[in-house]
Amino acid sequence: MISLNSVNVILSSKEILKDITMEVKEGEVFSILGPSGCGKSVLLQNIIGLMKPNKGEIIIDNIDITKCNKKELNQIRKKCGFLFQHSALFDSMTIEENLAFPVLQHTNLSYDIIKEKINEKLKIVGLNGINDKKPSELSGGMQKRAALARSIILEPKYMFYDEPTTGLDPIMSNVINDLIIDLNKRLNITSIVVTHDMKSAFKVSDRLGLLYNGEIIVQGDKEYMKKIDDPYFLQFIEGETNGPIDLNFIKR
Ligand SMILES: Nc1ncnc2c1ncn2[C@@H]1O[C@H](COP(=O)(O)OP(=O)(O)OP(=O)(O)O)[C@@H](O)[C@H]1O
Repeated sequence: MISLNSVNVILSSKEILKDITMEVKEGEVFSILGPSGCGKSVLLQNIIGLMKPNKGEIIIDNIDITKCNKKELNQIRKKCGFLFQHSALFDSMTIEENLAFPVLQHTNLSYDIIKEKINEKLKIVGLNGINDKKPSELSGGMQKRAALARSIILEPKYMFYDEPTTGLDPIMSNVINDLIIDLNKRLNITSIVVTHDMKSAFKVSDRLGLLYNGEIIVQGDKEYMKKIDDPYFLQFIEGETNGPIDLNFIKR
């Protein structure tokens, strides 16, 4: 389980995250939605321990990571997989070498076992047989799937996705969405997805939270969120407004 209790983050004297409280249950996919600049990346960086909040608790696997030292944080990170917007594969390495890299770094497994793992993960993302290709020989969508295979190579208990569908065409976005759902079901991975892609968020998530100006202004399960059938809500999500947003939809 991942839970945040009253998390506050101040950067350059500005309060970027305000009193964030949320909970992601075991095996659940939780999406954090919100327009550009609302604090999604800062929130994710705090959850994965790249930043420390000024106040509050961030509990992963029953451990408050805000109180962890580097070594303890590394132990928790071993249980986590990350797919970032620009999770670049190493260009000079083949796909197999890319996938082997984290396993060689973190385990003493024999190469036969590592190879088995690589082939298994490539199969999951529908890329079996591309072991010897270089990233430059793959399409953008295939690179994303290869990066996803690499991020699950150590069989994480938790997955963090930062804008997983950004820059992909609708068909490839759907492939990634289906993979997020499949991984969640097949491997029971507890996942957090940070995105401004509402369609994708509604497809992959069990629950969603809307971040606006550093605050989670509404959160709930998919059915509850779907009922917020309000033009302001859509404006908010799609970022189609420049002026202040009427947040009355939350109170209705
Ligand atoms: N290191 C930093 N120092 C000061 N301010 C920062 C820092 N990082 C982010 N911010 C500010 O925090 C706010 C939230 O930024 P953040 O990158 O989290 O937004 P976002 O929701 O991820 O946006 P986008 O979808 O465009 O990536 C912005 O106003 C940004 O300028």
